[in-house]
Amino acid sequence: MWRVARFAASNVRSSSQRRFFSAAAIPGACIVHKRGADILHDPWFNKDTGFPLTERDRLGLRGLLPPRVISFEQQYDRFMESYRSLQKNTQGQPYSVVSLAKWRILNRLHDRNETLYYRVLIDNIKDFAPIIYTPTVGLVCQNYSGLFRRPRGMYFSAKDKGEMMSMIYNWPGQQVDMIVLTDGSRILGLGDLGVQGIGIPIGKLDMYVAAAGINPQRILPVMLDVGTNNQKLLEDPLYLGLRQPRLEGEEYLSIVDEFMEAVHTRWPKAIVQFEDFQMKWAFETLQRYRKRFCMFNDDVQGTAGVALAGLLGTVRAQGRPLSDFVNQKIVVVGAGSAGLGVLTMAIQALSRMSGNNEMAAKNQCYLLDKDGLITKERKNLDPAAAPFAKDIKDVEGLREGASLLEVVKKLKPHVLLGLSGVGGIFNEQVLKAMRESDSPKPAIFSMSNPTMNAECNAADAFKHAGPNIVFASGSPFENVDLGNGKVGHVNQANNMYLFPGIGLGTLLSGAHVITDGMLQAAAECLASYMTDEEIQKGILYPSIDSIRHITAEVGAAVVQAAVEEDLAEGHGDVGPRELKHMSKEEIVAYVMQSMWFPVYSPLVHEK
Ligand SMILES: NC(=O)C1=CN([C@@H]2O[C@H](COP(=O)(O)OP(=O)(O)OC[C@H]3O[C@@H](n4cnc5c(N)ncnc54)[C@H](O)[C@@H]3O)[C@@H](O)[C@H]2O)C=CC1
Ligand SMILES: CC(=O)C(=O)O
Ligand SMILES: [Mg+2]
Repeated sequence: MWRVARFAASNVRSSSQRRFFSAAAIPGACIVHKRGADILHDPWFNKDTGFPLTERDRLGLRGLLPPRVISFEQQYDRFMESYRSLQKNTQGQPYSVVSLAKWRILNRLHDRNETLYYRVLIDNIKDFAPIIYTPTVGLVCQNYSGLFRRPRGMYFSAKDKGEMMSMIYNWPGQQVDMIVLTDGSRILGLGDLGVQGIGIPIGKLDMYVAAAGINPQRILPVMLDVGTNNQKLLEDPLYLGLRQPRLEGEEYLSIVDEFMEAVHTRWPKAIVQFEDFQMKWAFETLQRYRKRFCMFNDDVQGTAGVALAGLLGTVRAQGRPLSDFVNQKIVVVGAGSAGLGVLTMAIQALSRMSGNNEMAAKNQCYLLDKDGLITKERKNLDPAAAPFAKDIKDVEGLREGASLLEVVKKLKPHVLLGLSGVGGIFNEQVLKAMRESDSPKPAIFSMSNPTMNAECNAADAFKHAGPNIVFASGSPFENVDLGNGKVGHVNQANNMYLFPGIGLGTLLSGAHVITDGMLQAAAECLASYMTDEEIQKGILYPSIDSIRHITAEVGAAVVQAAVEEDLAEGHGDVGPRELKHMSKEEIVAYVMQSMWFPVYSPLVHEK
């Protein structure tokens, strides 16, 4: 039988490290090519006051630190104590002041000591995800040029054309597994933030470390700065990006092409996650690269899987069999990269369930954008939205461009799902109209980020649409007290439940591309994760506290799909043959064991 134990040392990644074991016989040791103060200033290796005396001697640190050695646990407690004092001292201050102060204290730790940073992040993910991820990351991006102290990740700009192949070698890490790339053109629901959008790849990769246990020495956040069309930023003297309008057309694509080639040359196995690209480039780049490189678009494909899992959950919440999904009327508000991605995947699932009847599947879905209901009558219909445009004769009583309220009143949908980026458009009238839904448990998914851009908040949803709804939002909200001991459960329908598992599963499978089958396996895994009891309570997604566990399951599902599609080439010591012979449980265990966990490793200097 295949044994998991052989991967016990999988926190140790590089072959040079493995070579070292036999030479120096220090188990779990990590080789560092620096000495003295250089180590203290390197957050990958720094342990602050935690360096043991023997290591201080070995690494030339003696005298550079106060004499007392503080344990990791003491350092951890000390940080948490400072964090709690900050919380106390900022009580009552405006949201932006408090959340930026929390982000700063975490960011300072990130810049100083990554091991401690990731440990506090992992252990307190429920409290810290809203700071390093949505919603606070949105505020950080908006204020990035002012908040900037130290660079993180890499910045490739239009001015670097022709240089990227050499620039990529400026990155100090020998191996990179996971890259999150943005061009800053559609940051959450906040629009074009230019170079300031780098906060998103940083936040997403923090989630990769926390949820998927990707080694932080092997991640790379990247900003492709091709200019910005945000006038306010262009006029801001402190703006840190290129002060020029965005490149378009072939000029734009040639920059992305050059970057992808450079990455592929240095790290042929690195996975590139495209994030927060405006719709036209999200689709274009996905089509252009998905068969050539190991990449996916999180907003299109990750979001779709999370939404689909939620939609299937709402069918179960109604006490109906999954096959009843084909009878659900679904209204999607927002015809951008996320909304169209969700519809595409939902329709694929619906047509599979209705015996490949794509027509019947499409009939169940309705799409609105800023100009209302999208029908074939629409002038200048966007080709990407065209497959979902309604025939006017199929929407009796509704017209081209019908308003959201008209649509909800007329159709009485089972599901109202917002990916518009526009805060508050599920207003009181719209929510009250959802009381007439044909579903006994209407679903309201207010998925836009950050919080201010959510189509509605949780309290309003339960207040106006009634206590029976199933509610999910892209950014976190508190559960709602419905009185009489009842709780309106708030789910976080965010692609964070899938992208870490998609990335990790792809990495461990060694697949060179990410197929629809692998993405579908990830979504199905998430959909089946919750028990009937939880679903009955309106709980559609696991608690973020168990994000490592769900990520292991999703990652394993992705590995399995890659094996089934004959794409798995393996990773490290585990080849395709071994993967093929593992049971599902063994793959889950393998994925779990492959996750990096923050502990101080003994450091050994080597020139
Ligand atoms: N919860 C999650 O996991 C995710 C959430 N999102 C959120 O979804 C939002 C949209 O993202 P993308 O699709 O990439 O943006 P996008 O810019 O490509 O698309 C936005 C769409 O909303 C439509 N829209 C604008 N105003 C509208 C209105 N008043 N009524 C109806 N539709 C309106 C636009 O016409 C466009 O079709 C963002 O806020 C983003 O943060 C995106 C990905 C994942
Ligand atoms: C969550 C996410 O990817 C977005 O809002 O764009
Ligand atoms: Mg995104």
